[in-house]
Amino acid sequence: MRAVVMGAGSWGTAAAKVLVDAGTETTIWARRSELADRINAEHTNADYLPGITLPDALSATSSVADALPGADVVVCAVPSQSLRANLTEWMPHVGSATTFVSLAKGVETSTLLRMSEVIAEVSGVPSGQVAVLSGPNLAREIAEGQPAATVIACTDEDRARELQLAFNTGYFRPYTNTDVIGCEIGGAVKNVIALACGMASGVGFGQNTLATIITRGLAETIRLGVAVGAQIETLAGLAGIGDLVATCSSPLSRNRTFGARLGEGATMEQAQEATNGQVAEGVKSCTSVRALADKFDVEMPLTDAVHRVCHGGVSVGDAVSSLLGRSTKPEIYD
Ligand SMILES: NC(=O)C1=CN([C@@H]2O[C@H](COP(=O)(O)OP(=O)(O)OC[C@H]3O[C@@H](n4cnc5c(N)ncnc54)[C@H](O)[C@@H]3O)[C@@H](O)[C@H]2O)C=CC1
Ligand SMILES: O=C(CO)COP(=O)(O)O
Repeated sequence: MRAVVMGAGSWGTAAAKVLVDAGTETTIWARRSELADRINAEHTNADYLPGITLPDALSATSSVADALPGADVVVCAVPSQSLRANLTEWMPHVGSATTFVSLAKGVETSTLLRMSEVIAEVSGVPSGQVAVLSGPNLAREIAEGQPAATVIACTDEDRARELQLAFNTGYFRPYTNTDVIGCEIGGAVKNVIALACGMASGVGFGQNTLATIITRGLAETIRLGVAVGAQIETLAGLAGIGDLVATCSSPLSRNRTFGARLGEGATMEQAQEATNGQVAEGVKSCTSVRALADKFDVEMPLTDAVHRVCHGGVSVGDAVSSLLGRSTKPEIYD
C-alpha cells in the first residue's frame, strides 16, 4: 500500500510519521517547496512540530503531480473549509480506485456537509471508499510517540481494517467503526466545545466549570449526532468523549488556546495570533454546527454561545450570564 498525506501541517506531519512507523510507504505533500525540501534534507518540520525528528523513509514533495499518481490511499490533512478547493485541484491526479482518509474535523460552512461527504461529492467515488480518522490525537503527543488510540471509520468494514493495519504502530492504536457520521460529528463539535472550555479557563473559572462544559457539551453533541444519524456508542467512544476530553483539557489544543485568549479579553485577531497561524477549526465550524442544529431542530446552547462570542460581538461574560439564565431543564431531553 502506498499512502500520500496531503498537507504538512501539524496533524498531517504527525500522521505521516505514524504511517511510516507502521511500515506503510508514505509521501507527504507540502504547499511550500522550502518545507518539502527541509523534510527531505533535515527530517524535520520546524514550523509545526519543532524538535521532532521525522523518519528517513518519509519523502516529501510540493508537486501534486508527483505525489498523487499511483497512490492507494490519499490522506486529506488540510483545514475543513479549504478541503473542497484543495481536492478539486488534486482530483485530476487521483486514480478511481483510491481510498480517501479524512483527518479534518469540521463541517463545511457553505453546504453543512461533513468532510467525508465533501470528499465523496468532489471525487465522485462511492462513500465506501471514504474513511475518517478521528480520536484524542493531539498532533505533538502522537509525533512524540506517546501512546494513544483512534478510530478509523468507514462504511466498508474491510477497507477500515486495511487502513487500521496501515496506521497501527506500537504507540498508535486504531479501532475500526462503521459509524462515519458519529466520528465526524464528534470531531467537529468538540472543537466548538473546546473553545468554550478555553473561554472559561481564560476568565479564570476552575475544574467544576470545565467539567460542566465538557459534560453538557457531550449532551448537545449526542443530541445533534442522533438527529443526523450517529450512534450514541460512537459519541461515548474515542471520537466522541475521548477527543472532547483531550481537546478541552490540553494547552496544546489550538481551539482551547483560542478560546482562552478570548476569555482573557483578547480580540479575535489577537486570539488567532496565539495559535501561531494554525487552524482553530471551531471558530468557523461553530457557524455550520449551529446551522445544522437549526436544520434538525436541535438545541445546542453552548454552540450558540460560542457562535455569539466569535461572530456576534457578545462578550464571554455576557455569554456565560445568558447560558446560566436559561430556563431550568431536566438533565436529559431531545
Ligand atoms: N493538529 C492536531 O492536533 C489535529 C488536527 N486535526 C485536524 O486536522 C486538520 C488539519 O489540521 P492541522 O494539520 O493541525 O492544521 P495546520 O493548520 O497545522 O496545517 C494545515 C495544513 O494545510 C495546508 N493548507 C492547504 N490549503 C490550505 C488553505 N487553503 N488554508 C490553510 N491551510 C491550507 C497548510 O499549508 C498546512 O500544511 C484540521 O481539520 C484539524 O482539526 C485532527 C486531529 C489532530
Ligand atoms: O483534534 C485535535 C485533537 O484530537 C486537535 O485539536 P486542536 O485543533 O484544537 O488543536
